[in-house]
Amino acid sequence: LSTWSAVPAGPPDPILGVTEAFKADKDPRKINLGVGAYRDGNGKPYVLESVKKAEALVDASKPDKEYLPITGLADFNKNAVKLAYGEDSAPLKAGAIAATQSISGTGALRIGAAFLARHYPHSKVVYLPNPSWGNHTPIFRDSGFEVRKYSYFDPTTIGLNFKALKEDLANAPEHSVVLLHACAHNPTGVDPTQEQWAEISDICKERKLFPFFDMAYQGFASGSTSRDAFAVRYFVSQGHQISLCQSFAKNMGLYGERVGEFSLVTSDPEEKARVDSQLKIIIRPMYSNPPLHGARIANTILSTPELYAQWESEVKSMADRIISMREELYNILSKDLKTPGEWGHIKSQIGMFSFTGLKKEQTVALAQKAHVYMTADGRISMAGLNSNNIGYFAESVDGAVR
Ligand SMILES: Cc1[nH+]cc(COP(=O)(O)O)c(CN[C@@H](CCC(=O)O)C(=O)O)c1O
Repeated sequence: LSTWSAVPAGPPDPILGVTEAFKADKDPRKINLGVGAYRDGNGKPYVLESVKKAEALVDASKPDKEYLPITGLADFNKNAVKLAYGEDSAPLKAGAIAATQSISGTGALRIGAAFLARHYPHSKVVYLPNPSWGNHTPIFRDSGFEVRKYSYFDPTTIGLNFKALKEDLANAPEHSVVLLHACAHNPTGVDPTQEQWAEISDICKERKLFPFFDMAYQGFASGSTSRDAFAVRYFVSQGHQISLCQSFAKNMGLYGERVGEFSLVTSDPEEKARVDSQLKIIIRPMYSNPPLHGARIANTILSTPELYAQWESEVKSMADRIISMREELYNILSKDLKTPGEWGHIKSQIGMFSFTGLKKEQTVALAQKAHVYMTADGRISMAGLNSNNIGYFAESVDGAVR
């Protein structure tokens, strides 16, 4: 009897499994709208010009391959935190933000969940928005948290169920951890307004909730890195000691380089030093220290003014291309094809994804009959659309809903 005879076959990942099915499809019309990875107007993965220039500078410096410290490239940590919190952030100026490089956004979430599981002095309950990014649940569950949900999406309005959201947070036990998508909510593309963020901040204060931000799309939502960081900076300005997960996968197109940052606002430099020491104790047995290359590229962009400026304009052009795809898809469905149903949400949603409202069986039919791939919840990565395939996609959706 084999040692592993009791190991069951597990299900494919709801998001990354879509790419596998897409790759297996041989039909030339196939379209992959599953994974949230930017594609250019020709449907190709896009390496930013600023990234190419930064990489050339890194290579030209002939760097060695020595281990990074456990918390990664120190200058990257400094610059990533400055990008998120802003130069005039009070805890930043006070030297009170504990921070570590992470293996992209997922790694930041895992470090954060593990740190809180060990050091958060209250019950280990986390509230995720309903729905949320599929990987949030296993990350927190595998870190020892009880995972609960707070209302977020309203299927009837295909928008934010703000009333229910406020009720759920107001009824959450004191000191619960609340995961907040800082911008470009995944999978719905529905974000609170700045006024609504202010109300959420007040409830978190009243209930002593711990704000755990996931900012995987800074710059990618609105095209402005500062506007997309509004919620994070507002909460910090209101005195919340937040934790923050950053990803440079999408806004710098560094997907496979795995570049991210985890940070946590403390009360002063002495407390930051204690927290940093415990972050190292968690990371060392997890993966010891992070990869060099991506962090060097990202830091070169963040610390070289002309590259930073070029990067910001490239992020804006990616965001703008997605916004133009939203408008075009809305026009084809509502004006040209007059597809049954309401499609305004395709335009009003923000960031990489559109929550189409298509039902699971319709997404299956679209994959099998039209070779159009998306996640089973009807989420599409808008970046997968371009002028060559948007017409075929819209006709396929029209066929699926009639
Ligand atoms: C909200 C959110 N948080 C964290 C991450 C982690 O990304 P990374 O920095 O690469 O570890 C992602 C990626 N989610 C998109 C990419 C594929 C994936 O699921 O992973 C997605 O939802 O398609 C998110 O959408």
